[in-house]
Amino acid sequence: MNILSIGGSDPSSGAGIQSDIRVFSALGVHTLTVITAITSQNTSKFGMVEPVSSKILQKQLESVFSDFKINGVKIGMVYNSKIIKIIHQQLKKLKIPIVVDPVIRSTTGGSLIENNARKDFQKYIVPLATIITPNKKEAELLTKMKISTKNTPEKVAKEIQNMGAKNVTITGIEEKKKVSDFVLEKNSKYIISGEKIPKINHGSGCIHSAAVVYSLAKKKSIKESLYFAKKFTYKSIKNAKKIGKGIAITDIQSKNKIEDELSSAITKFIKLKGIYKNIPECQTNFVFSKQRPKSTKDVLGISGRIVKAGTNVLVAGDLKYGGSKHVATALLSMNKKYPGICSAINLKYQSTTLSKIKKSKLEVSSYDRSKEPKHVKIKGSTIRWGINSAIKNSKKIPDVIFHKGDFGKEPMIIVFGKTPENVLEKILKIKG
Ligand SMILES: Cc1ncc(COP(=O)(O)OP(=O)(O)O)c(N)n1
Ligand SMILES: Cc1nc(C(=O)O)sc1CCOP(=O)(O)O
Repeated sequence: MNILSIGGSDPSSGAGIQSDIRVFSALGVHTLTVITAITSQNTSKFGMVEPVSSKILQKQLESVFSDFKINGVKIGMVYNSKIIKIIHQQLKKLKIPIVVDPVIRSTTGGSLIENNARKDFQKYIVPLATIITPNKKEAELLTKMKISTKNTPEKVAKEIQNMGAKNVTITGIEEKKKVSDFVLEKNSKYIISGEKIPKINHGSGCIHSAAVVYSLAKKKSIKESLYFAKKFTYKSIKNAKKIGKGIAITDIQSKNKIEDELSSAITKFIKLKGIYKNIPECQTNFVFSKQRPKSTKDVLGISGRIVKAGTNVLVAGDLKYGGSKHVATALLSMNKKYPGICSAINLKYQSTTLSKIKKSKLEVSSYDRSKEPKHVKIKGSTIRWGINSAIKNSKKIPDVIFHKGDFGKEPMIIVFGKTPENVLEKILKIKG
């Protein structure tokens, strides 16, 4: 599937074309781009805008339309009347979903459209919209109406619909603890309510409109698409990261976030100085589960474990769901009791490590394999029984659980954490 994003370049990648590429890539869709303007902006301030020439705009549009099947279009920053008219000309006959995000001012105060182009925006861009997605401020600027008890969101949305947009959503209408989006479809109106996150961020409007066009291109209804976009945007605001010196940038959860996080932690783990001393005879697995895992198939692990070769430590396989049995089983028992714990690793049991654990502020618990009931042994559920016993022996969430082995069974330490990175932090306190 290909989605075309028409808009401005934002060097911080928080908004504009770069943000759309992040969203569509995370959703597994190819992004085509037509750049209307180059901006200089970051998380603190907005600098200047240089709109592209009519010629290169036209050429970009021709390049994508002559080559690709396009499943949906998102229009963001369009800056001036020349740009607006060229886009209108090229898109007016299209029969695919078009989402218009009427960006007027950035959160950092920059002007994203020339004042004298606003009329042409209404005349040429708004009527292209399958749905237009202004936030409250943008809806007010577009209609010159202040949303109030007299000028209700419905009245303002109707005004925008009268400009030619087929459907309208006005996002970010704040109530006490909620943020609502008002929706006006052709024959219906409704409100989508969501939790308010007290976080100023860069790029949430762009993410919302991109998620809407993605869902419409997947042939979902307007309502389904808006619910999807609301959830997607909520998560990206919740995960917003303060990367620069100013406001936080929304963070898109990639479909492969679990793989990315585990893989990055494994790479760091095997490079830790002297870590070979912590690899047991049976080798090591490092796992990370999906939310609410039901079986080891929901737990990502290394199919061939992390192995010791002299003083080197190597990853001897690929990351696979179901790639770990023992460590994944331990994690499942822990996660059942403490759902926030989604990652674990097994390390060699040695007295030096144990004394470091005891000196650290980590919560440690243990179980005695020799006390394992016969019926547990027969059923082969030793690890589940052991972890549950250790959990019962501990008043707090254990960071570390160990056992001292049994006849023919190697003693073991398992370190647990919320994420692989969290597990790594704990390993740093006890390794060597
Ligand atoms: C190039 C460019 N396009 C759009 C915007 C506006 O992005 P938005 O997500 O509406 O939010 P903020 O800028 O207000 O964070 C932009 N800034 N730059
Ligand atoms: C063989 C073995 N036993 C362990 C225990 O904790 O008892 S940890 C371990 C190594 C890792 O195994 P996997 O790849 O199945 O997770």
